[in-house]
Amino acid sequence: MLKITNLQARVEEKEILKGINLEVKPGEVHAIMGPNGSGKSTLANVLAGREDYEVTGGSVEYLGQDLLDLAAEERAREGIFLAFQYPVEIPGVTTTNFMKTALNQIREHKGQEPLDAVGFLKRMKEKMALVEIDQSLLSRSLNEGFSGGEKKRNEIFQMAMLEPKLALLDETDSGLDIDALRIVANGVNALKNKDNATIVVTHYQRLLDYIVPDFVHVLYKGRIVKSGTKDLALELEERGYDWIIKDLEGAEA
Ligand SMILES: Nc1ncnc2c1ncn2[C@@H]1O[C@H](COP(=O)(O)OP(=O)(O)OP(=O)(O)O)[C@@H](O)[C@H]1O
Repeated sequence: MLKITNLQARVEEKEILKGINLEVKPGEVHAIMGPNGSGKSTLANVLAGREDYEVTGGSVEYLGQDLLDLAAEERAREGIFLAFQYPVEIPGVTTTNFMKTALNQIREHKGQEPLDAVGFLKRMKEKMALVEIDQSLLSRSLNEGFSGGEKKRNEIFQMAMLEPKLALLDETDSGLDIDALRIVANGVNALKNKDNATIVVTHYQRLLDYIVPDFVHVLYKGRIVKSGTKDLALELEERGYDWIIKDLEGAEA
């Protein structure tokens, strides 16, 4: 589904990604962990095609296409979804209208008819139930005045509505209370199937108790320096990152 080879990227003249290699197959969940500032959000943003980031080397193949050739909106239409670390507020646009437009654009791209009002409402209701989100939030301007947790839950609601092939969740767990964490994770798990994949950026192993990853990768200074299974996340929780950094520096020396 996704093959990242030696990906390098910079922002504002600063090299951040220094050669990322990662392969994601359909049905898999990958967790990306790592110290602050190591490039996790940058990786998610580069994959989603955000303009502030300049790719300076490497390649990304997504479902047989050159992902780096596609504009951000084309990537979204091709099934890539990024749940932001800091969801943006869009005054004057309700979540409902935003969803209607986004969903119908994707359907049009697939050659499908737009959903009629009944079909749209049915889907809204089904997905609202999945992430236990209140109707009143969806008729307010997108994210405007939402609490941190409400914004994150709304991100997962949008994801549920759009049913992406590749979901990138950037610290979706930060700012969530215990119940919201479980609900959000249940939402992600309910959407999982053999044809889609998820990349979860997180600092905390507790999210991975709910969304169980097939692989865990540690990003450090713009490179994946260690990969393992869920057990690696447990080890990181216990030991931190120092031992990995020391091993790495030892090997380099
Ligand atoms: N627009 C920008 N201008 C300048 N530097 C930036 C910009 N965006 C990111 N950076 C820098 O790039 C580095 C990587 O940032 P990134 O947000 O990808 O890290 P992260 O691993 O997600 O960190 P965290 O765990 O703290 O969220 C940081 O040093 C950050 O300051």
